[in-house]
Amino acid sequence: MNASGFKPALPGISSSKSLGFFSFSGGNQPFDLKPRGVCLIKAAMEETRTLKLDVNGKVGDKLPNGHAGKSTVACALSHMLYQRGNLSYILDGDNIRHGLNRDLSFKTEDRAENIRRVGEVAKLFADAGFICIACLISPYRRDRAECRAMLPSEGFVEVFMDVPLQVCENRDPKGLYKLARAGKIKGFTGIDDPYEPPLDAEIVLQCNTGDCSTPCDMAEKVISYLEVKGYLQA
Ligand SMILES: Nc1ncnc2c1ncn2[C@@H]1O[C@H](COP(=O)(O)OS(=O)(=O)O)[C@@H](OP(=O)(O)O)[C@H]1O
Ligand SMILES: Nc1ncnc2c1ncn2[C@@H]1O[C@H](COP(=O)(O)OP(=O)(O)O)[C@@H](O)[C@H]1O
Repeated sequence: MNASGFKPALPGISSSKSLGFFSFSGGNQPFDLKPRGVCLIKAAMEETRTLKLDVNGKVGDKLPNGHAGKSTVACALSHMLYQRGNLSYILDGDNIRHGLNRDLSFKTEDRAENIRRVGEVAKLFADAGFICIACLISPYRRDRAECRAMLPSEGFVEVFMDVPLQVCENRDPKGLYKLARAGKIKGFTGIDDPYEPPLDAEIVLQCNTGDCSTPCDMAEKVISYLEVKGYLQA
């Protein structure tokens, strides 16, 4: 039980990322990586959930096509967890900012509130027995520390996606870096807003220019960590 008296049944997982993106080296992925839209992610999440919850349904050995994009690693991780019999749910900042957090901007205080709310929702999911995968930039150490403190000891696993700005900028699927560079978006993380890399992340997923693990390899690394630490049911 933590300070707020809340006792989740399963640990929550938070994923922070350096600048929000990571590199995909292409090739032998078990699913198509296509540009993500909110609806695609939502559909993918619903499809995954259906697979998880439909005891009579057949579970394929591939992730559903047509999702990918934003939390590519999160989707791969969620699928791998499912294959191991663990329920998970992805809380994706990009999506949540269209609903629950649509009133929030990217000002420092609103980013803090964004993360706080996601942490609270993650607690609820965790209490329902889900492993919650939160995909946020969450650029400030203080906000991440507060989110960690919300969850019981060892209930928060921070995954740092250590990706050079250049790699992020080269991807730029939504053209936001370009707009930020042109001064058309102010306060853009990595351009004119800070990112504070974690000092104590449980997991670091590194991606260098021209040398980046595949999303599945990254997700495997998270799975290995969770297995070793005893988070996953047999
Ligand atoms: N000013 C600014 N700074 C950073 N990011 C911006 C900004 N404006 C819009 N976006 C898009 O919003 C996505 C990040 O949302 P998050 O909720 O994860 O951000 S935060 O945790 O509150 O910092 C992020 O999407 P992803 O890259 O898919 O994560 C950005 O594309
Ligand atoms: N491992 C990866 N390496 C390179 N590109 C990737 C990788 N994963 C996703 N992408 C592509 O990069 C862009 C951003 O990926 P995404 O998963 O949406 O990142 P984020 O959730 O951090 O915004 C998308 O166009 C996606 O197709």
